Amino acid sequence: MDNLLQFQGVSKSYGSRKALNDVSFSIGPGKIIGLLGTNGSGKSTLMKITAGLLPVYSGSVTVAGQPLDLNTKSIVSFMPDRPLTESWMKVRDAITFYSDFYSDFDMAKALQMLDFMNLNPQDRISSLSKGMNERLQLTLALSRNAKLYLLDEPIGGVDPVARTKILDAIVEFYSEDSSLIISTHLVKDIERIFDEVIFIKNGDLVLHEEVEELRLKHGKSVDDMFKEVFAE
Ligand SMILES: Nc1ncnc2c1ncn2[C@@H]1O[C@H](COP(=O)(O)OP(=O)(O)OP(=O)(O)O)[C@@H](O)[C@H]1O
Repeated sequence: MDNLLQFQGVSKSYGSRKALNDVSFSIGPGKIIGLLGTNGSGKSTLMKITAGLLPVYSGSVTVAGQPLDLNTKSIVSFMPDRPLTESWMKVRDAITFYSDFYSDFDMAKALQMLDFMNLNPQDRISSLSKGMNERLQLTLALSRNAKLYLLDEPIGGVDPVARTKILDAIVEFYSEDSSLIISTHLVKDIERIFDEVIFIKNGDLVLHEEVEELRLKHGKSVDDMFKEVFAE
């Protein structure tokens, strides 16, 4: 399969505010893609459309060659920038909740990841710090055997030392025939794991390139390129 995700001429407005403007791109399987842009550039909107959470938009979106529907939802695992779990839950309740809800949830992988992330199943979610909560959300999202993972700002609240560990977990725990899209503005910390990057600025896709090619062609790191494109 060539295209795991394809956007063709996709636009999305919230009232009179345009969030995505005629966006077209496609990505193949087995890639880690950085979706990069400053605040309000349209990253979350793009992810929510792909996850099937924003049904009203113009243009065409396909996942694994299929228009968005319940089938595509079942192969897309989305980690939103705000937790989906309830604060009364303990960590183990969140795991059970996901396991009941998603038939592709891999319990053995979830338990292994909890351990790696130093998360205690007995802890209440309301007692977790922002960074620990992100570790939990990441564990939940990556423990599904999905085809496409969408991680919206997965390391914003994690301290710099733990970031390395979390990035290693992302690379280790995602299955390699699937693809992973990660939105972030922490470009420098995370660019080492990207195969491709997409820059999105005020709703316009301004660059989509393989990281190797970008470095060769422009003689710059992704972070330097990001600063240049998004300079205010
Ligand atoms: N529910 C909404 N109602 C109205 N406007 C919205 C809504 N959600 C997003 N927007 C607007 O759409 C634009 C794109 O927002 P989006 O959340 O997709 O950006 P983002 O790149 O994810 O930003 P951030 O990095 O700050 O999370 C912004 O101008 C935002 O204010």
